[in-house]
Amino acid sequence: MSIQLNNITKNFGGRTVLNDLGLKIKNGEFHVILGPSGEGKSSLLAIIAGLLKPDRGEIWIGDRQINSFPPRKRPVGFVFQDFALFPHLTVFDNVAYGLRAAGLKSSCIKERVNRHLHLVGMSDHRSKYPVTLSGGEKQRVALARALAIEPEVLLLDEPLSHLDVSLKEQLTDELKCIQRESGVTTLYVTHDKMEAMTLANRVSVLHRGRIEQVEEPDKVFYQPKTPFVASFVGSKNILNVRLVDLKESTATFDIVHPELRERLQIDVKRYPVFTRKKELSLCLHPEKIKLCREVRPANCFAGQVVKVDSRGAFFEVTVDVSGLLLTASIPKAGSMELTGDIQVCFSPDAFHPLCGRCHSLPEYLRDFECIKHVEA
Ligand SMILES: Nc1ncnc2c1ncn2[C@@H]1O[C@H](COP(=O)(O)OP(=O)(O)OP(=O)(O)O)[C@@H](O)[C@H]1O
Repeated sequence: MSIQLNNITKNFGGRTVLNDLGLKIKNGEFHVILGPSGEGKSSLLAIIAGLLKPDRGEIWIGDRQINSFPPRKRPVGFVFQDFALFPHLTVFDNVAYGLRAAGLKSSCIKERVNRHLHLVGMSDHRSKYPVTLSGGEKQRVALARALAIEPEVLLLDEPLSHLDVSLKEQLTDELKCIQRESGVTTLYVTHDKMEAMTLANRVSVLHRGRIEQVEEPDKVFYQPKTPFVASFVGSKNILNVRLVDLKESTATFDIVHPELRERLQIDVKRYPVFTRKKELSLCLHPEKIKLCREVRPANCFAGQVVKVDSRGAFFEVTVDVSGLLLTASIPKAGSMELTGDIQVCFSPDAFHPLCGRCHSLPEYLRDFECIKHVEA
């Protein structure tokens, strides 16, 4: 079933945590909400599950508005951050719990519990108590319990956050397979970018109570739309620029930085939005930067190499350009010596623009206006 959230607003003690939030999740989708700690991710899941009442807004599952449904009548399965298994019940009874509460016949309960324990690879542990299980096993049982009620929607609240790295990787893969097999519409919240990247069909980035970008993981990570999304997903080379000259095909910008006097030239045929904006933020793609010794006429800054990290077939090279750190991704094969003074060069199409106000910027840029804001 699809999920639709309209204008969801939630305040705690005068602080607005969710602010007129809207989101549509497609039937069968694995959707990840990504955001920093304390941004309201768990609150949003609790609102969908009926454990928390929104101050305003509508929750739809398929064609039913479920605001007035009590939690037990909502067609959702919930896996909590700490799994919340009942310690006094065996694995079998934990998974059977919701089915008994729903009044199913014991033959039906047995079949469903066994089927879901098999799905998560826990058939051999059915008689154990939670205290005897590892973190990964508890997570599987919690998942089986949520799926056994055959919910229309599965809600997962950072279910892998307490697990070690290798187990997390293994369970991430398993979770993806289980979701695909069951076909249940899944909403998963996390602050972990790698989980979002690995699991999601689409990712929503939550910031200041609203969704700032909803797209496939590749788009969110490689074409972030706002300065917040860019900095949260770890984009390198976010520049703030001010238009100084506009010709038919090229716009020239100053970089807003206390020490940097260099100018950028950008291909405006490729980015017509630039022609209407005086000030904006943009990303300079690390893989489109070239490092060389000779000075080129445009888009070429003098700097010093300060760090070289090995990243598979590439070096990630950090260059200090008058106090601005730029990161270049340079293929290892045939790379020059990456030390000392160097020229950082890029073509006029090496950028993509960001929109929104630049909250995550240093003090001297606080009042800087970016595309969306200027447009409004
Ligand atoms: N019942 C409550 N009463 C008061 N404040 C609350 C309540 N529940 C949550 N909050 C506050 O709302 C904010 C959002 O909390 P929430 O747990 O939804 O965030 P989150 O994004 O899930 O964080 P995390 O990733 O750390 O779990 C936090 O500042 C939290 O302290």
